[in-house]
Amino acid sequence: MRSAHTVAQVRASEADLMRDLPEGALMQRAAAGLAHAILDLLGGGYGRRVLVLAGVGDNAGDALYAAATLCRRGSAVDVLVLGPHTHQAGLAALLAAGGRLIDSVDSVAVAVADYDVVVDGIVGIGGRPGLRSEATAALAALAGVPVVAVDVPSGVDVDTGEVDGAHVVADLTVTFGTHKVAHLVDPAASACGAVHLVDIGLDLPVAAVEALQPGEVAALLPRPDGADHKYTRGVVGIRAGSNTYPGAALLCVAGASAGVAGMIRFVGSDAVADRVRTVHPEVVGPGRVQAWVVGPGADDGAAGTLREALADGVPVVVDADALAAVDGPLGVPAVLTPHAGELAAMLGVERAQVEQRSLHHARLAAARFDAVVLLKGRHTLVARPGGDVRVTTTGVPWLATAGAGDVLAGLIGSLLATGLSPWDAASVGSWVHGAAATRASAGGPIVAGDVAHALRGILREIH
Ligand SMILES: NC(=O)C1=CN([C@@H]2O[C@H](COP(=O)(O)OP(=O)(O)OC[C@H]3O[C@@H](n4cnc5c(N)ncnc54)[C@H](OP(=O)(O)O)[C@@H]3O)[C@@H](O)[C@H]2O)[C@@H](O)CC1
Ligand SMILES: [K+]
Repeated sequence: MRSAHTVAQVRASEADLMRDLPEGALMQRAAAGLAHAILDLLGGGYGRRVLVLAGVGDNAGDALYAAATLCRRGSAVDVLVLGPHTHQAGLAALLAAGGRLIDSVDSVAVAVADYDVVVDGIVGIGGRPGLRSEATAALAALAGVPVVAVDVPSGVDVDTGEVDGAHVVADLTVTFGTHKVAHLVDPAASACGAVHLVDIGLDLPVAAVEALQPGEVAALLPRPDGADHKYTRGVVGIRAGSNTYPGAALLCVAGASAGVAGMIRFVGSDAVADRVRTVHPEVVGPGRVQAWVVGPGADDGAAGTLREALADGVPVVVDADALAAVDGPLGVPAVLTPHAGELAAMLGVERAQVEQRSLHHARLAAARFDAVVLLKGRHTLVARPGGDVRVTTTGVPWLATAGAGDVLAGLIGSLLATGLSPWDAASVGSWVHGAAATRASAGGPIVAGDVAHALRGILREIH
């Protein structure tokens, strides 16, 4: 599991650990890991030019001690102090190793573009969102030079992933002890670049934000045994598509056809059902199900379709057009799968507010609707009542394509039908969907059907 802890949790664990360690030991561990990561990025230290941006706190201490190591490995290191002072012992170590203080980026004799890397030690977990003007000016002058952020890109809100004003955009973020929320939740996560975790020995509590890894997905995926038959494996019912949008029915059924459930029932107009069975001959008609998927391409019949599904009292996935019919708890275990615009409409706020504060709004909706809320995005969030959140880190930008959500709803419904909880079904489904998109894309464009086709291959490998 990739766990993201809050600043308060990190501070408490650090205090526990420091009771048994000599002063400064954790910073030395952090700085050693940071120096290795930078050397790795640069392919070595000799002859490289490095600029450290140093703020006033321990984040600068990490950067300065790491930079001293780079000096000893043959790098030429400049340091620009942003603020009234900086970490004194770290600065002394760097200067003793041969680093140079500079007054401003403009005063450097060499061209700014000659720097191989900028090390952002402006602020870490003690920082407030936003950057001060001297930091913004320095970063603007350094545009184009690769940036390694120490712990977090300075200026982002560490505990929420929100950004408010200027912030560093890093190519690599080297963090310590554990991931922070900002490494997983957008928009801050998209400012981190690659994230490298350095173990410094913290003993941490359970995290409220986490990201499933392949091993956990494999452990959660249902697996039939010899005693199973199609009904015991779970039957998923699909109420999707309409005469206006028949394709949504096909894609939703394609997602449900990944093979995790034992059978698929389709309920819709005869014309749409005929088209579904032409492509998926194994799909049968109305009857008992263990979970419903309602909403993709449902057009204006969505509210009625949702009512019919809820009457069965089984878990439900509510997607697309049916989301507008949700105005409170549904009375059954539920997964709601909005994108930012749909969630904004459900909560009566602007889309931009949801995009800027995605974690807050996903949690708010999970509490208000007493359901698991899957908020789609580059890093999809899956929130459950109580505040726990799983972040999906699989997927590619090409996945933002029409019909991909229909495939996802069908897949999650089939996982629900096997007996997975809404929380596990949504987060596992989202992970597999993203992995299938990455596989299908192979770096190029995809359509929703490609994602559906790739699902079984991912499931085969992950088992
Ligand atoms: N905890 C751990 O386990 C370990 C932590 N370690 C490291 O320590 C880091 C945390 O260090 P920290 O606590 O000294 O805070 P840090 O972020 O450097 O500076 C905060 C200071 O900056 C200021 N300031 C605030 N906002 C600002 C802004 N937007 N722009 C500019 N300035 C701003 C503000 O001071 P003020 O200006 O208000 O006087 C505030 O006091 C952590 O991220 C990690 O790198 C590792 O070494 C080992 C293990
Ligand atoms: K930083």
